[in-house]
This record gives sequence, structure tokens and C-alpha cells, in this order.
Amino acid sequence: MPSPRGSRERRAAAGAGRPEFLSLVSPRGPGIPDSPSRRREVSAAPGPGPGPGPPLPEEDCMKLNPSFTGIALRSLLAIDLWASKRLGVCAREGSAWGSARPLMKVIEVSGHGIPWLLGTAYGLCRSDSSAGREVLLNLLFALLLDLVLVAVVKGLVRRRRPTHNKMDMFVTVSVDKYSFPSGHATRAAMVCRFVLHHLVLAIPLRVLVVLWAVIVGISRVMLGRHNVTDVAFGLIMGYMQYSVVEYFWLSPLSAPTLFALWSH
Ligand SMILES: CC(C)=CCC/C(C)=C/CC/C(C)=C/COP(=O)(O)O
Repeated sequence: MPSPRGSRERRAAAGAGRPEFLSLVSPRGPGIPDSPSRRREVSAAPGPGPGPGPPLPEEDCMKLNPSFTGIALRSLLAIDLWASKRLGVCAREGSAWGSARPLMKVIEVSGHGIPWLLGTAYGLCRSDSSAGREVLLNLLFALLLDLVLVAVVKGLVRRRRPTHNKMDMFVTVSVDKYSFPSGHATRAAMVCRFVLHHLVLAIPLRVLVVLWAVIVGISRVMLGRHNVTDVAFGLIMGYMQYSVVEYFWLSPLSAPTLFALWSH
């Protein structure tokens, strides 16, 4: 005997594309509306299933029980949008903390890719110790890797920047119209880990480096550039990117040609 699901699929195939058949191909049968009261009637009707009514078809069960993950994600996104809007206190000159906007923009430049790339390349050209060149070459590699990975994720996710953002950012590329993840947050977290591992710094300076990364992240939301989740994910992603850099660490032994370029 054919299963109810199989016969329904055959009916659907026969009536596909023909409006007059739509009520017949409906899983609920002809002329039966899809209303909560109808669903209650169906589940209350006597039948062979374990509950008071017949077992619901698979699709109906899915509609009645939207997945926990789906609900959790939607709620998180709603909270994210709400909180990000509330925290975007420097998004405009006229915003609640609009007078702090110039300071936030200085912090923005401190985490921008261009000063970091130019500064590292300059240091690499000027460095006269092989240990210094090794660290700076790997920092340059890390910064380029960060740009590529952030561009790939931004291009895949395509989440628009918050509507309250004023698009007056210092030098951007095309994917920077997207906001997930925050490129400033990935860079800040990665550079922070890099510096803490490779520079011998006094404790107060180490604390300052961590504070800088945190402030860069917070300033992205305050400026209205990002939602909170863009920054949170960015910080985690940047933290993990450093592990990739460590794994592929370039040394005169592993990449002799590259180091020969900068040997005097
Ligand atoms: C060599 C090369 C392609 C350099 C491009 C440097 C550049 C324009 C980086 C973009 C930095 C930026 C504006 C990132 C966006 O940061 P979000 O925190 O707003 O995602």
C-alpha cells in the first residue's frame, strides 16, 4: 500500500504549476485552511498515533516546532541590532557622545590596515638585525593574511553595516561596505597576540597593548561602524589568525629566498 507521503508527492507532481490544483495538492487536503484552529482540530482527532490525534506529517512537525537554533539565532540577532544601535553613541556628530567622535576616529586609524602595513614594511627595510627582520616579515605576512581572510568572510556573509553608520571611513576597499567581521577587531586581536609573544615589554606596556585592542573593538560599535557580533566575532577570528601565523612561521630556514631579499 502506498504511503500517504508518496501519494501526496504524486498528487503534487500532477498538479504542479496549475492554480486550480493548489487546494488538492495541499498536504492538508482540499479547502482546508492552514490556521492554528485547524491544526488543533487535526491533532485532537482520534487516530492511530501515540497522542490524541494522528501523527503529523514530517513537514508539519517542522513548522510547529521551529528549531531551537533558529529561534536562538534570531533572538541573538535582534538583541545584537538593538544593543548596537543603543551603543552607537558616536555614530553622528549630533549623537549622545558626538563630541567624542574625533577621538574615536583617531582610534580607528590606529587599527587601520594602511598604517600597520606601511609601518611594518618601513621597519623591515630599516631593520639591521636578522631577528628583527624575521619578526617584521612575519608581521607583514600576518597583516596581509588578515586582509585576505576578512575580505573572504565579508564577501561570503555580506552583512550590511548598521544603518546608523556614517560612511566616512579612512580608505576602504569594496568589501568594506560589509560589516561582518570587523577588520579592525581581527587586526587588533591578532596584532595584540603577536606583539605580546614577540616583543619583550614591561607589564604596563603589555596591559596597554591589550587595552588598545579592546578599545579598538569597542570604538567600532560606538562609531556605529559595526554591530556587537561583528566585533565579537572579529576579536575571536583575529585571535585564531595568530595561531595560523605561528603555525606557518617564516624563518631563514623555511623561506631562505624571502629572507635573502632583505639581507644586506
Ligand atoms: C595592500 C592593500 C590591499 C591594502 C588595503 C588596505 C586597506 C584599505 C584596508 C582596509 C582597512 C579597513 C577600512 C577595514 C575595515 O575595517 P572594519 O573594522 O570597518 O571592518
